[in-house]
Amino acid sequence: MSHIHIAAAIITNADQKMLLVRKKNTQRFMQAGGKIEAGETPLQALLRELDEELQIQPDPQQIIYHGEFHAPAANEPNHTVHAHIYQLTWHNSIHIAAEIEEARWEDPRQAHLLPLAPLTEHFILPLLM
Ligand SMILES: Nc1nc2c([nH]c(=O)n2[C@@H]2O[C@H](COP(=O)(O)OP(=O)(O)OP(=O)(O)O)[C@@H](O)[C@H]2O)c(=O)[nH]1
Repeated sequence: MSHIHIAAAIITNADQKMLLVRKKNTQRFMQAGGKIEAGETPLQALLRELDEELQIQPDPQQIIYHGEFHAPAANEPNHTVHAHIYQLTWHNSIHIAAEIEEARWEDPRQAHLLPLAPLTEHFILPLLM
């Protein structure tokens, strides 16, 4: 079993909705974020990915760290994702990059109706209930 190390974010807006993204050519919705590159801290990786994927630059001082969670990877068979999970609120607009097929603000109580990455289904949604 191989491991994928990522940093990802629970992003909520003023309506208490959470941002879920679906990447190009994939089915499941998940948290914005991505792989931690060599030499990066998890927080640096998160800030880079949020800038790349959503063109947002949140204040690091306003970002909460929840810890590291492990789950089956959504898109890579026989891989486990090791995810550093952060949380922030974002009240401004987002501009999704080409690698994101769809981004939606979703009520956490309704999110289970979507096809979700295991990490989001089993760890993120319970954090928000
Ligand atoms: N970003 C993100 N990835 C997740 C989550 N849950 C989960 O299983 N993953 C898995 O982790 C993988 C991370 O790959 P990625 O494609 O987001 O990473 P990246 O932006 O650095 O892309 P890259 O492939 O160009 O290096 C996803 O393909 C997916 O299978 C999640 O909530 N957020």
